[in-house]
Amino acid sequence: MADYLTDIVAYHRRRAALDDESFTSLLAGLDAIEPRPSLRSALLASAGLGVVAEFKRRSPSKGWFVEPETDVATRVSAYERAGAVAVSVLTDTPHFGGTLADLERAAQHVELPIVRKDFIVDARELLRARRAGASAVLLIAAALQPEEVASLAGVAHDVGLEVLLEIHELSELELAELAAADVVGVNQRDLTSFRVDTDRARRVLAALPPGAARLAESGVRGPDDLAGLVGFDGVLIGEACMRARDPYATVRALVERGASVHQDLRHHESV
Ligand SMILES: O=C(O)c1ccccc1NCC(=O)[C@H](O)[C@H](O)COP(=O)(O)O
Repeated sequence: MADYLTDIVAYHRRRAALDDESFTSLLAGLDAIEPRPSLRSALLASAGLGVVAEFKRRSPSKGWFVEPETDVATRVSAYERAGAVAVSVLTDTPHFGGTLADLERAAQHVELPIVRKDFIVDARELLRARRAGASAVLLIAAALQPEEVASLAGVAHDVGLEVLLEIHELSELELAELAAADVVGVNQRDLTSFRVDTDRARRVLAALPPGAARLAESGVRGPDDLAGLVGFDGVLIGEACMRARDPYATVRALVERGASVHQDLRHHESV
């Protein structure tokens, strides 16, 4: 029996095979579009553990978090006002209830860097991401062959996108160099079983490459979960932001705790 990730990636490969728009036509005029602010710089400049707040209407593991017609603009604007350093937008429709139009609308309403979070297996999706207003695209190590990581990352960089390379295991870290990743994300959710291991990010932190920004992903339910992620530049939070009745207050509390966990560490180091 196939696992969840294999099923989702197979869907995206089938979709790419049916896509009849050419790379060349999507490339036309792209260099005239102003690049968005950098995700890597925003993470590295953040005073503490920067919060990347996510817009995902549903997930395959948990079902719907909000009504299917929930507007992206209001929510990401609240994330920005609350001090998030970047926004992540899920653009997969069948599994996450998102669209590329959501990302485009988010880009029209916030100044923050925006990550296109999807299961990208085809270079044309990179061009669409850039056109829609993404700063960075997610490449998932477990979903791609090493040569695909290298070639997709090469195209992304050529068109002015940053690469967020997502890993789960230390064995996938060599792909970060291959991709010249701008940000390395450690996803604490096993995408084959959906199980979250809240120690996973901490275990691999010391081995992450020094040049890339370091992002912990998944499984953060609230401010108290941030203490275990000290040492990362940022944390990507989806469900907790989406379930929030008051997204501003929820993200604000996460941002404040994200800043103070680093202050706590500096205090401990100085005594
Ligand atoms: O969210 C899921 O259930 C999921 C299932 C399979 C593949 C990917 C999945 N999510 C994408 C993400 O990586 C998360 O949305 C992101 O890291 C935030 O996670 P969380 O804060 O736990 O919602």
